[in-house]
Amino acid sequence: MAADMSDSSAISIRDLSFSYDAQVVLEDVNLEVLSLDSICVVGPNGGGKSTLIKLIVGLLNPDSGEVRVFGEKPESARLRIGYVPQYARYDPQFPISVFEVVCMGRLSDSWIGRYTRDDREKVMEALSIIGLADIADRPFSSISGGQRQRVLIARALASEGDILILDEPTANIDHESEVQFFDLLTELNKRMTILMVTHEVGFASTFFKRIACVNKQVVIHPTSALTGDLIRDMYGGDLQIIRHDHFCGVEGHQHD
Ligand SMILES: Nc1ncnc2c1ncn2[C@@H]1O[C@H](COP(=O)(O)OP(=O)(O)OP(=O)(O)O)[C@@H](O)[C@H]1O
Repeated sequence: MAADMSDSSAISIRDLSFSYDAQVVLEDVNLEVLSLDSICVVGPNGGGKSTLIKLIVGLLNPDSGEVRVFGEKPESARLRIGYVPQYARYDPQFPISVFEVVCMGRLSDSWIGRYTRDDREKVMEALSIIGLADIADRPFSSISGGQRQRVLIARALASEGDILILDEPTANIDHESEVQFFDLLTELNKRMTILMVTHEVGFASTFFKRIACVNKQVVIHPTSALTGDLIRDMYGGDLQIIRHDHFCGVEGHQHD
């Protein structure tokens, strides 16, 4: 489905709260993400970033409040979201090729057990975009950590979603691969809304328009509006410094 390129809402979260058993992880969360926005999601360990992402993709349900993705419940909008989880659950010994991993992005509710020619074309297209078409037949277990990460992004691309959500995708890749990775994200952001969890705000903020700070609550800022000191004060010392050398949107930050 093609993305609506106007200022339409891609993700809308209203008065959301979520607990694991008795532990309140997110409370009174409100978040509005517009189509073609790019947001980095930061915050201390255990602050609720991955939980927030799982609520957006419909893997968890809120205790109260609501999540809407293009105006629909997350489970109805699942095919519009490409999701790269924090840990890819692949047994390294499992004999699966790069091509087959990306094919999983074509699974849908109507999948009947084999891939169509269209599926295969979309898979090769996604692998070409991330520059790994030439290793399509290699076993997934035999490629590097950075290549695996890109293959998982190709899987998300093959699903042809309008939103790309990545949970700490650069944790295992070197700086050079990270530069290439952000070039790729810049290209994808022309047609996809991007949300990415990261602990490396310094370099990342050159790409993202806005930053969402998650620590039980969610506060959103233009990336240019924060200083490293402020981040450290609010969220502890586990974040790197944000750069201030590019223009961001008009939404100001909303702390007391
Ligand atoms: N399945 C679960 N059952 C119970 N508690 C959980 C579960 N998953 C996460 N938690 C707890 O919820 C809190 C938020 O976890 P979450 O993974 O969302 O944080 P995070 O901000 O992504 O952390 P990190 O930066 O360490 O990845 C933590 O205290 C965590 O221990």
